[in-house]
Amino acid sequence: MAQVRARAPGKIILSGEHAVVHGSTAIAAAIDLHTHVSFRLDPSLPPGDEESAVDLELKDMALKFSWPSSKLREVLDDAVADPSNPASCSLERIKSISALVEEPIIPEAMIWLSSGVSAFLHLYTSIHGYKRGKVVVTSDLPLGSGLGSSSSFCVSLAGALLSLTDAVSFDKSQTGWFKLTKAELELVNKWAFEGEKIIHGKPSGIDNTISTFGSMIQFKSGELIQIKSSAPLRMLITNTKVGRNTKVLVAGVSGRSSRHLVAMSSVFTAVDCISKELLTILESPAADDISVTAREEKIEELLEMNQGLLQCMGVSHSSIETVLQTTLKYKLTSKLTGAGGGGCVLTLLPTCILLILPIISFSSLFVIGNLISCLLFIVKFT
Ligand SMILES: Nc1ncnc2c1ncn2[C@@H]1O[C@H](COP(=O)(O)OP(=O)(O)O)[C@@H](O)[C@H]1O
Ligand SMILES: C[C@@](O)(CCOP(=O)(O)O)CC(=O)O
Ligand SMILES: [Mg+2]
Repeated sequence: MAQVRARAPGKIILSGEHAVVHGSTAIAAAIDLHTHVSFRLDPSLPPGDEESAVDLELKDMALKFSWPSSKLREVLDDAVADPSNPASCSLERIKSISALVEEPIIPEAMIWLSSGVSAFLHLYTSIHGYKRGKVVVTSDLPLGSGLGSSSSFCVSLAGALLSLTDAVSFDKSQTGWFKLTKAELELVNKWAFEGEKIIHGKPSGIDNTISTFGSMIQFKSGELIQIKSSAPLRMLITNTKVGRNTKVLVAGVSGRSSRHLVAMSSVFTAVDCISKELLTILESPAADDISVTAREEKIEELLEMNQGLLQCMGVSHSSIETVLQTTLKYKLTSKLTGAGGGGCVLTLLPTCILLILPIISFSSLFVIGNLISCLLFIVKFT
């Protein structure tokens, strides 16, 4: 029997969400909230054995699933598991997996979880076949809120599953945390992308990439470049707690884009320019307090412009607008992050306000928090 634990972070998108699906540049940063996966593999029982099963426990939701290996073999066929070859889930296979997911009966109120459970079954059976094993998942992230819970779920899952195969080479008898090599991380990222496709429909790949490689990245057409901000940026993340689904929102933007091809491609080009300008500002050093303020004002303006274009794409929401208006009263600039339609909003906390924050702003932020019944926390990244 072998056991591993893996974790992968959530993210914020500073600029370029949605447009990145259509080839524009986007900028994302990892945040210190993770999905945690523990995986125990027990191949001692032959996969055809009555006792053999694949178990999944979603601890936060108090949900447990168990699929007998014989049932998986019957429904999904005898396809050979191949960890080193990230396989897309065919239409036929996704139909079979959906039938398996319906059977353990996810409570109606949690039916939105079914795409995550389907992604689990695809990754597990493609990497380990029908070997007996148990996966337990917990997450610090709010699910379906724009902070990339789906990608951190897929990345931590792919990382844990691959760690107990020959595709990942560290000494499995050792204890403690291991870092995967670049090639191994790339393999994790490719598998996670296959999982994201099941959850998102048409992901750009930015979320699984930032969750796999961490730090801050520029991302365009599947290519990432690691970036380093020359000075820290502090963001307030407000969760409107309005639920939404990334797949539906991404499809909505694609629909609008096919109806208004020329207008929408101009919107995507404008977002590309905003991300590139933001990148230049993030990387250019600020020499003194005046240039710090000037830098932050430019960033604020770009965030505001990006938010306007996201409204144009049809992915804002009245709850997001409430946060925008509320923070504006305190001269703070906000934009949605992730797919929008509710979910989380970013607010830049300029250095000058941070100096007086202990005196006046904590009470103000508390008011904002209560006003829209939200979860607030501050992230700092460089
Ligand atoms: N811990 C988890 N366990 C099971 N499924 C998860 C988990 N985290 C995310 N998911 C899947 O991802 C979906 C949310 O993804 P999405 O709509 O992309 O929002 P976001 O990625 O911004 O949180 C959930 O509905 C679920 O299917
Ligand atoms: C809207 C999008 O740009 C980001 C979605 O992020 P999230 O699932 O809302 O955390 C989609 C994508 O890039 O795949
Ligand atoms: Mg997602």
